[in-house]
Amino acid sequence: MMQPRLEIQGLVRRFGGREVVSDVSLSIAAGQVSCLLGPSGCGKSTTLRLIAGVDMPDEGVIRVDGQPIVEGTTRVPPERRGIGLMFQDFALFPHLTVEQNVGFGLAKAAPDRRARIAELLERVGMSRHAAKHPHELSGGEQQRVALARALAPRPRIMLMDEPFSGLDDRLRDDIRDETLEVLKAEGTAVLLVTHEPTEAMRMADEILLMRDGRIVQAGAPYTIYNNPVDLPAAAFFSDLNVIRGRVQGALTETPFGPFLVPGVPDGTEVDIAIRPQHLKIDFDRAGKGPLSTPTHGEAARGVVERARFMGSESLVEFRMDFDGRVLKAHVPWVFLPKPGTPLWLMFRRDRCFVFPHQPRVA
Ligand SMILES: Nc1ncnc2c1ncn2[C@@H]1O[C@H](COP(=O)(O)OP(=O)(O)OP(=O)(O)O)[C@@H](O)[C@H]1O
Repeated sequence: MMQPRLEIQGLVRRFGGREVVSDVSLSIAAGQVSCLLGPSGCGKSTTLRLIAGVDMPDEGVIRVDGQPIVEGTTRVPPERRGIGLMFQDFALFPHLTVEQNVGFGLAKAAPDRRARIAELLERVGMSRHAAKHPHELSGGEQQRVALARALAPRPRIMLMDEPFSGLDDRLRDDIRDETLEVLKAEGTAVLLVTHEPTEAMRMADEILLMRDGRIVQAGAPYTIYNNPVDLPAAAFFSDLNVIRGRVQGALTETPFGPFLVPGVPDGTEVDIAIRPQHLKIDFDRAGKGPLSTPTHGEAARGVVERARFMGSESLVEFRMDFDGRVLKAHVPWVFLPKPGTPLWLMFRRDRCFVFPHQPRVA
């Protein structure tokens, strides 16, 4: 296996006795983008600051290309870590031109200085703005310059903290994709912090899901989305429909028929969770629903409470006959049944997640 560019083991940071970063370990290869994803306050920015060297961990090891930058008494100062930073308040130097901003981190006498600046301006599509000042640029253009500036000294690692949150939605998608292209072309190892699942899914080769200072799950976006480690991990990515049941003889009886839950002791309460797009809707036939099938189990009846068109999909909310609770279904494109319409819901057994019930983590 190739040596990781960035490797972290057992990182701990405490503030006033409270552990804000708990035993965080990760590794990122050159050219790989990893996203630290988690709710506000879970310790993402603190982790980034420890790697950047603007804060010191209480425990743990940080290595870059196998060389310790934090280990035992070793503390390599921030400017010698080979790490580029791009934060939300990236502020370009207002009195410098675009070109001068990009060249800021490069030695004046470096022989390839001009070529490097030109190369990066080209790469981020800003060559024709080289002589302008930041106030003459749009937010997106400023962002491109900030990226070029951060990449100019060829950092081995790039740390990005919510770098796109100042941009409006449409622009953000474009800038994200462009940024990704540039970072891949440069072969930098990237650790990006975000609290937005869509941003992580769009950018990351690997998502590191963080909660209460810990990485609770790491994996490719597909894996994290489709094999969440627990209910909060599943709920972080979309609305969830949750049905509670109690296991008896490896089965849980529900209004949608029995669910197989092998290996779970009798009497255990389980949460069966299903994402809204995996609910299947069928019509009411004189008070009867569709026949049960092995893949979808039994149908349960609900009454449409409201339906809304969301653009690429419709969101339909049902009040279920069995317990009066609301379940949410996403249907591709347009499906807008009138409130009060009785319909039947089923869901695919292989698309739902079953977890032992736990009182919600605060
Ligand atoms: N210097 C500090 N002194 C005391 N507590 C701190 C300090 N820095 C951060 N914290 C606390 O550590 C916790 C984690 O903060 P951190 O900024 O890392 O979270 P985050 O996941 O990046 O959140 P956000 O997305 O809101 O920036 C918070 O509860 C914060 O109040």
